[in-house]
Amino acid sequence: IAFKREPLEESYEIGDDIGSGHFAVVRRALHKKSGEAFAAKFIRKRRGGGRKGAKAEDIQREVSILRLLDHENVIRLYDVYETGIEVILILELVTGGELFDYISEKDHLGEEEASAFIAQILRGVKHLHDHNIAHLDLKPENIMLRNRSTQSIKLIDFGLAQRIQGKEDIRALMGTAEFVAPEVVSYETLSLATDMWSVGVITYILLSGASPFLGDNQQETYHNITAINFQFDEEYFSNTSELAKDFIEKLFVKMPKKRATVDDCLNHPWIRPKEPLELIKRQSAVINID
Ligand SMILES: Nc1cc2c(nn1)-c1ccccc1CC2
Repeated sequence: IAFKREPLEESYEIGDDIGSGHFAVVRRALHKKSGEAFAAKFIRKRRGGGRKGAKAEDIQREVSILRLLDHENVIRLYDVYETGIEVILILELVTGGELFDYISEKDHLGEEEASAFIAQILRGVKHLHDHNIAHLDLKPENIMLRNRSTQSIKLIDFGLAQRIQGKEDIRALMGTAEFVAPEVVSYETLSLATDMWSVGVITYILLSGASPFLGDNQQETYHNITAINFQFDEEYFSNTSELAKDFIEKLFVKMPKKRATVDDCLNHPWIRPKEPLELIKRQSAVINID
């Protein structure tokens, strides 16, 4: 896929830094003609045999995956530019900041709010999984709030995302230690289920502010993951519902094939849209009549 070679500055005014990722820096970008604001993600190209910078095939993969996706909970890609040293993705601008910062400010969320966020994340993940795409780096830093007022989120940073066709075996030690599934730690086949483990970790953190498998060092964290060594600390989970704990337990399953899928999660009673109370009252009212 050929990227635009014309100078980016002709069409966009580049503004201040709004984030960063693998070999990438993201800046606000104002489209001169339309006056619309975007996010410009500058990805450093690997040059020669060096180690710095992203491999051309990895950049190509991120672009082709983003071009495939079209969902309100997934960051949109509008255009791609290229220079000698970098590739620039023109992305949808989200201004609510990272979910990570939102949690840090509040320490942890109430179940209603946590469930609403997780439902949004699951809808975005379902869009990826329905296209056989695994994100493979789901964590609060890669979940942006559309804006501060609503719980609308956007999944970002598809730098590690992979198409899971089923034939080729995808194994790679990647992602951020405290969020990766056992199969990542033991270098076994990765799948869509790998993302579902991470959804469990994110849910646990939203509800408690604590990270379920984090140890004092990466070794200890990896051991906790492969041993599924976690507990619902009374200190954080004393007034968390059994439903919420059940939701998390169905994701912290070692065997990827036995782990809850994104559809299982969307149908889980902790997530499924609650029957509006007036509907239940009306039903009970009907029952009382006869
Ligand atoms: N690694 C990252 C990091 C970020 C983004 N993308 N990739 C991003 C995308 C759209 C709007 C804003 C951002 C900032 C953070």
